[in-house]
This record gives sequence, structure tokens and C-alpha cells, in this order.
Amino acid sequence: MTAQILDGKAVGARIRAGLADRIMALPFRPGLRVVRVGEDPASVVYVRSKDRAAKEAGYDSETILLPEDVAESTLLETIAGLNADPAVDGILVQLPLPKHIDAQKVLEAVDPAKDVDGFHPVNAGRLAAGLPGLVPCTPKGVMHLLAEAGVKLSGARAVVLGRSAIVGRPMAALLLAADATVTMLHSRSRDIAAECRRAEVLVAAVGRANMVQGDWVAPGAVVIDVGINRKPDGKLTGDVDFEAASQHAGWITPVPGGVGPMTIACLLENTLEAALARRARVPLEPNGGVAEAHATPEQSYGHGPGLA
Ligand SMILES: Nc1nc(=O)c2c([nH]1)NC[C@@H]1CN(c3ccc(C(=O)N[C@@H](CCC(=O)O)C(=O)O)cc3)C=[N+]21
Ligand SMILES: [Mg+2]
Repeated sequence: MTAQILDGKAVGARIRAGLADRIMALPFRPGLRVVRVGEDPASVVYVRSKDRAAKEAGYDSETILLPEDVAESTLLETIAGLNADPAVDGILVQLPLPKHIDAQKVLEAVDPAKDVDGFHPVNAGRLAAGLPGLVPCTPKGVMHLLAEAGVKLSGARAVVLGRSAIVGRPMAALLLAADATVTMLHSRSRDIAAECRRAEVLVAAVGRANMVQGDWVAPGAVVIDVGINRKPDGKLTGDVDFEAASQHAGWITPVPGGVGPMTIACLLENTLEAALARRARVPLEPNGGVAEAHATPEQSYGHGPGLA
């Protein structure tokens, strides 16, 4: 079997085009501010693509550049200014931050209503509790890709490899909200290969190049590769051995061209949602609306006795 490719570049472009249409019809332009500290080469590239995608879709986007040696207090003041600015709907502080800055303190300084990364503990907590809030872009993008592949998540065995705050944990919460049976694997897990082989949906988000081997993938499984590992030759590679896994999977995301472009599309989606919530009092949906996209009619007839 050779897997079908889940083309995140194409799906992301379609989502961005849809957002552009909606923004054209608005009486205001949603405002996005991306804060970049220093000149980390990857951050320079990523922030530039975020700004370009936002401007193309009609957002009022600006990048705020601070020097590598900026004082933490200056960064916190910058964020306070953006929190108070009514033209600003979304704030993103690009990670990683220099070592002398307490990144957690900075993320917690962002107004949760403008936290389009979904990294503030208020939004993380709301997601964990199944409450409306802003949802982290990468796992949200993965949910869009699963919908694109027509995956029925209700009751499906989903395995998330990696438990980071920005991908693994919110990914598991979204899959759970879509009624999947979720297993999380991490550095202390035993029998990782065997656990992966049980997955109907396998999401790899560990940051270890080609860790997931072909024979870890069940026949027909949906394989989502969140890894972005830089090879010595400068090229990107995922957490999955793509060539080998493609011989087993039903669907697979490439790297590049899979999850990465979806992250940017979902940043723009979150910025529009934040803008509508703030300015037009359009309530945020639980799970960013994406878990519900997988709901099937029979789900509303309820769960078995004693199971929620
Ligand atoms: N506050 C914050 N929010 C983030 O969302 C955030 C961050 N910090 N720090 C870094 C990571 C990484 N990230 C990516 C976004 C797009 C691509 C992307 O578009 N990748 C393309 C190609 C990129 C290339 O070729 O270098 C692809 O996979 O096809 C990748 C990675 C967002 N991040
Ligand atoms: Mg191999």
C-alpha cells in the first residue's frame, strides 16, 4: 500500500483564501502583532512567513523587533502596550526567547483574549476543561488535516507521541474532545513501537528525526508528522521515516508541506476568531470548533452508561 498525501500546503492555502474572503467583508481589519526577540535564523524565516500570510489575507499585521539583549521588563511593557491597544486582536511572541528571559512569565503576560498561540495557561486550561478559548495553532491545524482526510475520530484509537505544552498536550485534548480513544506516549513510555502499531491515527510530535519507523505504522493508519528537524544539509525532515511509513499508512503528511503551513493558516484563523470575539461579541467555540467538525449525528444520542 502507498499512502495518500495529506497536502497541508494546499489545505492551508485554501483556509487562508477563505479567511481573506471573510475579512474583505468586515468593517475592520483584524490586527496581528508578532513580537520577535533577536535574530534566531529560524525565527526570522517563520515570522516573515507569518507576516506575509497575514498581509496577503488582509490582516493589519506588524512585526515588532526587539534586540537579543532586551530587558525582560521592556518585553513585558511591550506586551502590556499591545494588550491595551484596541487595534490589536492577536499577539504572538515568537519562541524560543533568549535564555535571560523567563518565557513562561512572558506568555502569561499576554491577554488571554488576544493569545492567538493559545499558550496562556488560561487557554490551555480552558481547552483541557472542554471550554471555549483560543486553541494552539499546530494541533488545530492537525485537526483540519484529519477532517480533510475524512477521518472519523469517534471511537478511533489515536496515539500522540510527545507531551509538549504546545503540541502533544493540546493535541490529545482536541482528539479527546472529538471522542477518540487517546494514548499519550513520552520519554518514559514502555513499548513505544507496539503502542504506535495500535494507532488508527498516529501524531508524532517529539522532535527526533525519523524516529517513527515504517513497521510502527498499522496498515491504513493516518500518520501526522509534526516534527521539524533540520538535517546537516539544511533540509527539513520530520519525526517519521516518511518513505518507509508511506508503505503502510493510508494517509501521511510530508515534511515540509504538511503540518507547518497549517500552523500559519490556524494562526490567521485564531486572529479572526479573537477579533470577532472582542469586537463583534461572537463567542469562541470549544476546541476552536475543530473537534465538532468530526462529530457524527449518532454522537448526540449519548454515551454508554457511566462513561462520559
Ligand atoms: N510563539 C510561537 N508560535 C509558533 O507557532 C511557533 C513558534 N513560536 N516558534 C517556532 C514554531 C515553529 N513554527 C512553524 C510554523 C510554520 C512552519 C512552516 O510553514 N513550515 C513549512 C516550511 C518551512 C521551511 O521550509 O523552513 C513546511 O513545513 O512546509 C514551520 C514551523 C511555528 N512556531
Ligand atoms: Mg529508517
